[in-house]
Amino acid sequence: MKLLTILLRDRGTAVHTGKQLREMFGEAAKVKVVLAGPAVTEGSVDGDLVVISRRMEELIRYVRPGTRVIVADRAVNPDQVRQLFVIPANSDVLVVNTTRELTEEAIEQLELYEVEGLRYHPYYPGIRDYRKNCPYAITFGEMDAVPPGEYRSVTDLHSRALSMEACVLIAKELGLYEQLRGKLAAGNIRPMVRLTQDLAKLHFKYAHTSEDLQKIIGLMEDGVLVLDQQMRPIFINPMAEKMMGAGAERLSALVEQLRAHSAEQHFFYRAGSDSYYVERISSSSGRERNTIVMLRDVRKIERIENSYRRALTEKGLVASYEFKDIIYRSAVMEELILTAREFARGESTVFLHGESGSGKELLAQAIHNASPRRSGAFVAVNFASISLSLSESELFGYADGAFTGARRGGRKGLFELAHKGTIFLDEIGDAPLELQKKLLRVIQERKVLPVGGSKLIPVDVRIIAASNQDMGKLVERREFREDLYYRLNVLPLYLPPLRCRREDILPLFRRFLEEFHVDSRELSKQVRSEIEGYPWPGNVRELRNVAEYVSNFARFDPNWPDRLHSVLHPPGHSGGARELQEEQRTQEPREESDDPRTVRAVLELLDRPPYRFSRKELTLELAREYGFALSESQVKGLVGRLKDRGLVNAVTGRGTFLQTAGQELLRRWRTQAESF
Ligand SMILES: Nc1ncnc2c1ncn2[C@@H]1O[C@H](COP(=O)(O)OP(=O)(O)OP(=O)(O)O)[C@@H](O)[C@H]1O
Repeated sequence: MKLLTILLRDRGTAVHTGKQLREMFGEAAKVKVVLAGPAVTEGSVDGDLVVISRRMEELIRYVRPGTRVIVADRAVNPDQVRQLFVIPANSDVLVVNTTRELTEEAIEQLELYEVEGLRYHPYYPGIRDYRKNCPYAITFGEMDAVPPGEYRSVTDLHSRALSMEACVLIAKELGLYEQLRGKLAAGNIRPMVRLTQDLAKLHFKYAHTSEDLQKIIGLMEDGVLVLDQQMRPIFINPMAEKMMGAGAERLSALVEQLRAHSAEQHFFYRAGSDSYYVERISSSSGRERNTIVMLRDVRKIERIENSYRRALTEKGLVASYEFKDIIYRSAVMEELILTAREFARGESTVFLHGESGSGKELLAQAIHNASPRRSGAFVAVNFASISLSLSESELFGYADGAFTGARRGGRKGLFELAHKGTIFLDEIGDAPLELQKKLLRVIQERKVLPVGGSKLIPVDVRIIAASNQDMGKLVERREFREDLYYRLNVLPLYLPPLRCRREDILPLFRRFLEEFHVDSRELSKQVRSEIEGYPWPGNVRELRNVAEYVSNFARFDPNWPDRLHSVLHPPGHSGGARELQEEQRTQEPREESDDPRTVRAVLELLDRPPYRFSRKELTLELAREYGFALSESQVKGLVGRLKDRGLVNAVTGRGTFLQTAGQELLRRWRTQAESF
């Protein structure tokens, strides 16, 4: 048996070439691989034939003199060449190998394949200057040698094998050509057959896909056009044909518009009485830069939008108020609305501060409707009324099987329902601490984790928060997380109470009377001073309620102004107009039934830790601290009246706590250093 020796320097190539030669000559010759290096003595390598790779001719010094030697070419493995086809035409490709010779040889061979428009640039360790920022790199089993860079892909074509010509030459030299001719020929064409087979399969698949695609595009209700680089149509689907009509005018007008709007991806195009929304997509595959144009009938978009809005309305997820619905005449409101309109354009979180009934939700809706998210949902969540045990699942939804009785398939939470829209977190100051932690995470990550679920769901929502409490105080008392407050209070807006913008009272009252079908043009002086003088502790909501109440008899009772007076000043209940004037003058409330000292004692008590008192605790503390012996039911009555005046709030099960107006009154009392 003949001995075929292959002499190499590189281990990877040695393994690879040894395998190739054994497959080819294994039965006819013994294949021996020798790795040149310090362990091999010069002039010692022998065999019936010694094979040395091209560009490694200097290894000949290891061969015993007199031995037959051939220098063989290497070639890129034809099976691997197909990997080059996925690199886009006209790309710069870094070709990486371990030495300059190997790299240059590889480039020579790659060029022989004539893969369309690829530009090869050499790289090997130690090269002084090389082409940086190549988007693609190719290597031959030397991934470690690829220099760092931002490549779109790095292709490993593995070690190059001996070329078929080299194999034929070896066979001839060993006198085995006749014996191995068939095998050699097959080896030569096998990769080509494989490549052709793969291409045929691909073509078959593509033909099917393309047929399916054509069918889909044909059935599409949008117009689709493909234009070549010269803006000539090369494809037009039936809907686009219909939209463009019989003549060529519409099409050429569209092309003109595409040229005029060359920098825009979307624009509107009018053709007769029809309007289209045009979307341009540039296709950069292949050498041609075609333009794909999608045409959508504007009426259809409107129809879809309307039905979407209808669906949202049915679910109650729509904001009905706009800025134009906000009634005001005061300069302070004018300024506030201007700022709010500015805020509406952005994406940052807005925080609305203001007493109960001052119009926070109305303003939140107006902001949403003036924002780019106006076609999305507006979801309002009231933290004062959301039940504590359910709040997490209401907000974040729950996963399928999260708990017994959970609906199959789970349920979306309010955050998810607000996706692409706005979520209004009303009375956020009432959110329990545990929930605040979760809210903070959602706000930071913009992802929700449904109860019982393991997958975070991304949500794209704008947040508007609101509170009628003094948030600074809540933070100070550690009832509200500071980090969450800062995350929410990005764009703050302060809605003044109605009593601080008296110019707004009359226009609002007129509007509400109109709403309840009462002619409001001729309001007597008595009525005007009555409503303008009242402190409106319940703000606009209270004003609206009074207007509704009055409307029930105003149409047939000419004496309704008297009734108005008695509704604003019920017997045994104070806080009315005259009292208010008095109060403003003395800066101290006059309650007919409530001793101001008791009122102040209650307010003082509520301004200390724990800041929330049950009725029982209030009764005890009033007696202990101030010596007021009141019964629990008397305290209940007192708290109720203070609540009506907007000084405190009392929530069943959560106790009584101060409102901004109460804090304000206390502050005034304290600055006057008035003893009582
Ligand atoms: N400037 C205004 N113009 C017209 N209507 C108003 C105005 N301000 C408030 N309203 C009306 O007053 C009522 C109360 O307003 P809204 O619910 O927005 O108050 P709020 O501050 O959110 O109250 P709460 O803190 O109790 O939730 C609503 O019917 C609202 O439409």
